[in-house]
Amino acid sequence: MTKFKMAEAFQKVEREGKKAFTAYIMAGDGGLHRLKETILLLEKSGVTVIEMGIPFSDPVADGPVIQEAGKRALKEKVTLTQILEELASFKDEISVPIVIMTYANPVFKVGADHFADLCEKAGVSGVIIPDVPMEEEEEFKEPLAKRDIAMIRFVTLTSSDERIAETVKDAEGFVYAVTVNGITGARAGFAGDLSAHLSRIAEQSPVPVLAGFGVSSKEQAETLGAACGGVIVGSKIVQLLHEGKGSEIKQLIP
Ligand SMILES: O=P(O)(O)OC[C@@H](O)[C@@H](O)c1c[nH]c2ccccc12
Repeated sequence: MTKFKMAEAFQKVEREGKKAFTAYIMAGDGGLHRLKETILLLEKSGVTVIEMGIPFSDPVADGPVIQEAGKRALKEKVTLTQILEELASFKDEISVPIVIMTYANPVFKVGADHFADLCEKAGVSGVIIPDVPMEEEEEFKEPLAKRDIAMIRFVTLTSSDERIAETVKDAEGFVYAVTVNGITGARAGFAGDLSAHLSRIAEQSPVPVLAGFGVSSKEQAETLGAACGGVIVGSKIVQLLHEGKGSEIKQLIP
């Protein structure tokens, strides 16, 4: 599918006067056999991009809801390779772009080049590796770039202006703007100057800036999305899917 497919999806929402909505799921939660139906449900619900998490034993940035989902998925004994092979088996039946979110360790285990190969065969558009800072991204990025797969970068609330400028300069796919200090999971509210922070980043970025961490309602998605390219929702979606309430996901999309 490549990063161009993701760019097209962003252009489409823009043409429609809407904002991007990225849904995070934990692959293997509920069993790997459920992956396809979950992706199709999200596609039907109208999400722009799916961020697919790979279960990992030491998920440092994950909040409690995502951690629990990761534990459930690990119990199913699914591996990075199995997940990407499963995705490859039905990639022609889905049209929503997929971004893989994994930590550095599982990638090292299979090798960065082989990982990129598996991603290509699975039709993946982008990759997020939150424990790899920009300074160390090259060995992951190079094999992905050869296959037109984007390596997504983060900016945080504590990033300096210089850091933000450097991060967005040649950013690929989208920029992940972290909206809170800490781990993933629902929050009651955000800093008062968050929207200003997001628009400042969005003004400089050649690719959409998506706000994520703590977004769990349509209202929050609307408010934050108004300041940038859209939002990423994780814990709320993982929770709804786990509770068998996947049909409510469409109500989160502005
Ligand atoms: O769950 P939240 O608060 O809606 O945030 C999205 C987040 O879960 C998802 O993007 C994600 C899951 N694990 C991560 C690790 C690092 C960065 C981001 C993530």
